[in-house]
Amino acid sequence: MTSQVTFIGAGNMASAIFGGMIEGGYPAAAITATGRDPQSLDALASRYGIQTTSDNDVAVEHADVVVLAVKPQVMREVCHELRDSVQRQRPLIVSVAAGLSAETLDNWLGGNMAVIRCMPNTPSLVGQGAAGLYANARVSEEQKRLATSLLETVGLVEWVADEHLLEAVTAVSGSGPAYFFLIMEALEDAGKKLGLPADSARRLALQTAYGAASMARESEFEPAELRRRVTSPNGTTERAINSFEDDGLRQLFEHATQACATRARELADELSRD
Ligand SMILES: NC(=O)C1=CN([C@@H]2O[C@H](COP(=O)(O)OP(=O)(O)OC[C@H]3O[C@@H](n4cnc5c(N)ncnc54)[C@H](O)[C@@H]3O)[C@@H](O)[C@H]2O)C=CC1
Ligand SMILES: O=C(O)[C@@H]1CCC=N1
Repeated sequence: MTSQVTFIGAGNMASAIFGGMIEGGYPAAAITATGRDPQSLDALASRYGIQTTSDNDVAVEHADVVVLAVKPQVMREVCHELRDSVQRQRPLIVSVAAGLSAETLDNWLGGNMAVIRCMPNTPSLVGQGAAGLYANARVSEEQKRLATSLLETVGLVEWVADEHLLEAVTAVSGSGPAYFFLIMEALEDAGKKLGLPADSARRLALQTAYGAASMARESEFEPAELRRRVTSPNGTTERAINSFEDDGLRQLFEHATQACATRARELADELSRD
């Protein structure tokens, strides 16, 4: 039987996930989403055919799975509001919020809940997401399979055994799309500086990013080998790669991902304080 899935919060991340689920064949009639802005809820209802309401309590009434997809800063208030209804209904809770631990969420929801923490990313909207998942001890194997099958409709699912590893998942894939968008912006700008027309520079940069990612995913060779195969001895790519290495590209990624993981920990500390 199709599980009833309710999204509390219908912003960027929630709509990327339910949009991707529906695109992948999940019945829209089994999806409900709540939010603060009635106009954008109406727009989502007519675009996707999902049910929408601004009443969180009503939305969880018949839910098998409740996806918490509000900003971390409003999560405590939302959990307190939902506490009575989730304690009655006992749905599987899936939180996509950065930082907030399963224990904190469980406490805010009144305790003894099956909680999965998920760190997804926005390419879910086009079925190309990458999500890290962690389950607390109350989550059954069947519930894990359910969460896996729901999220696999929008991309890759990786379970982690240690909750702290979600900080690393956030640093690699949760925030990761932004790094690749930044690289696309930078490559496009660099192409313009070299004289290409703006639209041409954008098309070339985007198609190159897409082509490289598709090739890396499909190839039997690892990215380092694919890179070597582009790099002719004493050729043009070698100059560019040497320039990146000399300018410390790898350290830049190390620093940025450490900063990201640190911020995930800080968020957890800030938000779980009473
Ligand atoms: N945007 C991203 O790339 C990613 C976001 N996340 C997580 O997803 C969560 C949501 O982020 P976004 O979608 O980017 O934010 P957003 O601001 O786009 O969406 C938040 C949604 O929550 C709704 N909302 C606010 N207060 C509410 C309440 N009391 N009851 C019901 N709905 C309420 C808003 O109307 C809006 O629909 C965050 O916790 C974030 O950490 C996780 C991974 C990636
Ligand atoms: O920037 C953020 O805090 C959220 C979590 C991961 C991606 N976006």
